[in-house]
Parts: sequence; structure tokens; C-alpha cells
Amino acid sequence: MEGRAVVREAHEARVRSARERFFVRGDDAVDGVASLVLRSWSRCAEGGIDFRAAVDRDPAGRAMLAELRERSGDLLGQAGGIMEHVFEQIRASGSMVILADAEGVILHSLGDPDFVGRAQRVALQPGATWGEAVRGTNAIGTALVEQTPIEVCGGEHFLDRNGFLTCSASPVFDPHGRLAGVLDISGDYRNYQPHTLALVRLSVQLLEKRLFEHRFARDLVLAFHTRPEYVGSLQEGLIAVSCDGQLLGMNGAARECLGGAVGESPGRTLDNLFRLSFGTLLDRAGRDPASLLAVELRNGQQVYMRLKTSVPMRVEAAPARAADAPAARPRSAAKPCQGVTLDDLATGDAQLQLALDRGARILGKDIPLLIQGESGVGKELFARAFHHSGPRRDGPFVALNCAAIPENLIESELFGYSGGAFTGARREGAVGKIQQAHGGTLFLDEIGDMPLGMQARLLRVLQERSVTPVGGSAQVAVDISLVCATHRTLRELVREGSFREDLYYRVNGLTVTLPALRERSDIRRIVMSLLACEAGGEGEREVGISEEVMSFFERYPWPGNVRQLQNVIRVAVALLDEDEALILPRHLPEDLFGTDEFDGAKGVADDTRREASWPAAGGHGVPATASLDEIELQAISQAMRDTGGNVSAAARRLGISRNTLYRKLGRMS
Ligand SMILES: Nc1ncnc2c1ncn2[C@@H]1O[C@H](COP(=O)(O)OP(=O)(O)OP(=O)(O)O)[C@@H](O)[C@H]1O
Repeated sequence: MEGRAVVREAHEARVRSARERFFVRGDDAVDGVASLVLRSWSRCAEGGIDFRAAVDRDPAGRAMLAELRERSGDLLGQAGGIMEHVFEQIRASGSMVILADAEGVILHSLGDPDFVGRAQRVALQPGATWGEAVRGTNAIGTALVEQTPIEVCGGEHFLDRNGFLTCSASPVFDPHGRLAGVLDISGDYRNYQPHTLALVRLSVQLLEKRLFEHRFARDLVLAFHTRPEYVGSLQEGLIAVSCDGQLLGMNGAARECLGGAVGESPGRTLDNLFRLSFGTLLDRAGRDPASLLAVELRNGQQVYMRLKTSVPMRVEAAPARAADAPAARPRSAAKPCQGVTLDDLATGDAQLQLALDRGARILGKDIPLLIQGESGVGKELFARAFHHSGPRRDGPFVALNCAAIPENLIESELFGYSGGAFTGARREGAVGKIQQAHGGTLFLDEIGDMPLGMQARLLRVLQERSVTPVGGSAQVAVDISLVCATHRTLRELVREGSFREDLYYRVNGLTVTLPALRERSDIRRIVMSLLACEAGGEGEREVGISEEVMSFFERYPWPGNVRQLQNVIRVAVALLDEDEALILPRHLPEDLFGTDEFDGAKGVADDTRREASWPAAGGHGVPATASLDEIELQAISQAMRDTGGNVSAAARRLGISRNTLYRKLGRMS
């Protein structure tokens, strides 16, 4: 501790003497401060900044700040969690974590209350500009000018009044190599920590990686490094390419490794960078996605590479062959991943196709979409696909499940709140979901569960297209596309008085109803698509499914719909031994269908296709001569029809356990 004080004093003395020579004697070739700092002092002096200046420009007004935040929406969206994490590391050290935009305007900050008060006296707060031309040498502004990480301690700040600060900042570049902003940690100079700049640099690397992954979530991403152990680390180079090999973007590490000669100008392809064709790369990566490929750069240097993609690299049952590069190309339809589109969801069912076609017709039109369907049918996936298919695809998709959060939190979640709006509120306030969705899509799941009071406020937002955060007075304009979902019938809720009629007409510009899985005719294709996803995580193992299991899947009533089927497949894949590649009845979860029962059912598996709706077993009551089995069949069919295929409810009605009912259903099919 003492040693650190000695070092600080020596630094202070050096800087004091350098200031004296620079500011008082006008000597511009002083030693004692880093050349970056001296360069900045010279710029500031030439720009006419007075180092004794005491007056701060006013921070940007609220509306202005909201607009700037909106412009840096991606940056803020990705930085929020990282800043909170960094703040946790430095909590109680009398510091602040600050995010500023590319002009040096502070967009967001998190700080220790003790220090925040002092920082505000020098306008180190959201809305204030810390560009070098305004506030002289400081870490935020100078990091932006020099485009490099920098530490500015005590008297190295150009303005006398900022001499109590120590600040470490690093510029943040977007996935196209453009300056997006700057991350900074500022604190009291007396608490200077030599590791702070390293923490800032690491955080910025993580932030840039997140920005990159977010921007190219739907594309192919190549991760590489000259050293194999660095692939997968924060230092890895990342290149995004389209499905036909065009360069879309690269991160700083990739740029550095590839040298200045390469850019992602239109028409540039991977072949311009590496000594291997895009097709060969896909083929090799498709054959062995888990391992690293040794690839040569055009300059002959060797790098190690892995293809990272959210879309699977292989066709479900067909082995990828070396000579057949197109077979290894990613199939966008296979995985219900982030970038899924309406076209990807078309797997052949007529009722679903109707919903997809209707949804596609209103893309880009200002018409709210209401998605109806049982739980687990894929309403949220449909909403995401709708978002990714339309002109807002590059904007945010923000989801809120109205049934999953406590009623008293819905308001602040949706509308946000201003600083100190209520007990427990964060000092700096929070941006609500509606504002977060600006420029993109707001998905309100289980809208039928929204409390009436909230419905009135939501209606106002939809009518006025602006939102007022809780505790705030300023309105913030919002431009959102609204998609709502419900497993209940909203019209009935209106009739019961629990859903506002005016809001009902606002949210259901177009209603689409997604079919329950038991009603769908494309179960085979869904199974194969889910299998490709689930087995994809298991390395490059080719996993198939036995006909016995498949035909059972086709007849099973799936009360939990696609979600249940997905879980069953996930469990089955997990239960496969290492040398097994075929899902058999014994891999199915026991509660779904025990092996004995399955054997009982398979006699009818091949020739009896279960009808979409439950048969009325004759439809005229139980015949006088009915056997016990027929009576049972009649009772079960009736219960299943009455409960819309809900096994739990039907079991309750019949007075038997769910497992017993599943067993009996299996025998019946
Ligand atoms: N066509 C599909 N292909 C692959 N997976 C699907 C498909 N449809 C749905 N899923 C998967 O099934 C699960 C349930 O889907 P989702 O959450 O969209 O349903 P939901 O109707 O919104 O459910 P809830 O009403 O309970 O919120 C998700 O994991 C989703 O990825």
C-alpha cells in the first residue's frame, strides 16, 4: 500500500513538473508524460481550450439523450450486462463504469454513489460530452481520437478541475471496423489501480465479440487464430460470410491478422483471404465441425479455424461426403435458431401453411399480428420468424411473457422507469421493453394475462406511438411492430370483461391460429428437423430414428405439442450410447411410453394412421354388446375430445393417472 503511495507521489511530481513546463512556460517537448498524453495536450492547446476552464457545457437534454441512446441501441443493448458485471468487480472502489458513444457523449453509467456525486460536479454523467475537443485530454475523448486504449491519471487531464480523476478507456469498434463508442472506468486518482485498463480492454473485447455475434447471428462465422489454443478465446479472429462465401464483416483481431490489405468491400470472398475455396472449406468443416482446420492465408501463414454457425451443417440422415460440397451446406430450415424465417417453418402442413402465407402478406405493413394456439405449438418461434422475414429483421426482437412476471413488475418492464422512480429502482433508471423494441418487434406473449390497468397504458402507447417511463414526464417516441400471442381466446376474455375491447381491436390486425401438433400432417419433417438440432450438439454423429418410433410419434396426441416432442427427442439423443445412431423405443422417456406398451402398440403402427381428431367410437353411445375394451375406448375418446386432447385434463376426468392414460392411448393407436 505504502509502495503504491510512493509510486503515485512520484507520478504526481513528474506530471506537475511537465504541466509547469507545458502550460506555464509553453514548452511543447516535455518529458514525464506519455507521448499520447502530450500529443493530446498539444491538440487541446491548439484548439484553444483553457486548462483553467471551470464552466461545463450542459449535458444533453433528456430527449436528446434518448435519441442518442436509440442511435446506439445495439451498443447499449450488448454493453448493459457487461457493464453490470464489470461494476460488480469494482464495486466499493469508488469508481464508475461509463459507456459513451463515438462522439464521447456518455450514454450510460453505473457507479458507486459516493463517487457519482463528485463525478457529477465535473459533469461525468449521462448526457455530458467528454469528447477531447470539449473537455480536453481525458480517457474517453482521447481514446476516441487516438483510437487506442488509454489511461489518463490525475494531472494528465488537460483541465485542472479534472485532476482528481483517474480514467481508463478503450474504444469499441463495430463489426465493420467503425468506431461505435468507448468504455471507461473512472475513479478517484488516489484509488488508482494498475489493472483497471486491462479490465477495460478485456471487457471491450467481450463487447465487440457480442456485437459481432449479434450482428451476424444468421450468417456463417469463421473463428481463427495463428495458435490453435486461442480459437474460442476472446482473442480469436472472426469473419462473417454469407452462404455464398461473400465477406460480410470481420472483427479487429481478424483485421489485424489479415493485415490492412483486406476489407469486406462488396464482392470480396473468402477465396481472397485464404488458400482454399469456400466450397472446400464448407465441405471440410461439414465433415468434422468439432475439430480445427489448418488453413493457409494468402500470404502463406498458417491459421487454425473453426466454422461457427447457428444453422446446422448437415442434412439430417444423409452423410456428408467429401466430394459433395453442396450436401454439406447449411440448411436454414433445420434449426429453430435465432434467424429462422417464415419460409424455414414451412414443413408441409396445410393449416400451418395458411398461417405462414397470411403472416407473410402483412410483412412490412403496419398491422399487428395476433398468434393463437395451444401452449408449445411454436407461437414464439412463429413471431421470431415473422420478425426475421420482414424489413425490421436487423432491429431488435424483444419478448415479454405477460404471464411469467409478477403483475406489479409488468409496468416497469414494459414502460421502463426514470431514476429513483420507486423504492428499489436503479438510480439510473431502466429502459422498458417497448423502448428496447424501437425499430424492431415487440412480442407480448400471453397478452390475455395482462392486467387491465396495464392494458389501458399499452393502448395509449399504441395509439400515441410514444411511451412515458414510470416516474418520468417526457414522452419518448417509439416505432415498433407489435406481435402478440395467446393460448386463450381473446374474444371470450373480452366477453368476460377481463380484456379491453378497444385493445383487442388494436392487437389483432391479423389473427393466425397455429395447429396443435396432433393435428399436423408434417410430424415426420418436424421430427427430422428437431433431431438435426438435438444431435447437432453431439458432434458430427449421424442420428436416425426407427420407423417404429416414428410411426408412434405420428399417432401420439402430444398434449405438450412441439415443446414436448423436442424434449422427448432431446432425452432420446441423450440416452443413445456412444456407438448407437438410431433412436429406438427404449430411448424414449418412460413416462411417455414404456417399452412393453410400445411393443403392444406397434402391431397397428404401420397400417393405422391416427386421425387428427378423436373418433366418436361409433358416435351413438356405447352399443349394448360392447366389450369392456370398446367401452374404455369410448370413454377415453370422449374425454380426449372434450378436453381438446389435453391428456392431464382427460386423465383427471377419467379418474386415472396420466401415465395410465398414456399407456392406454398407446394401445389404442
Ligand atoms: N417448427 C418447429 N421446429 C422446431 N422446433 C420448434 C418448432 N416449433 C416450435 N419449436 C420449438 O418448440 C418449443 C416451443 O415453442 P414456442 O416457445 O415457440 O411455443 P409457444 O407456443 O410460444 O409456447 P407457450 O405458449 O408455452 O409460450 C421451442 O423450443 C421451439 O424452439
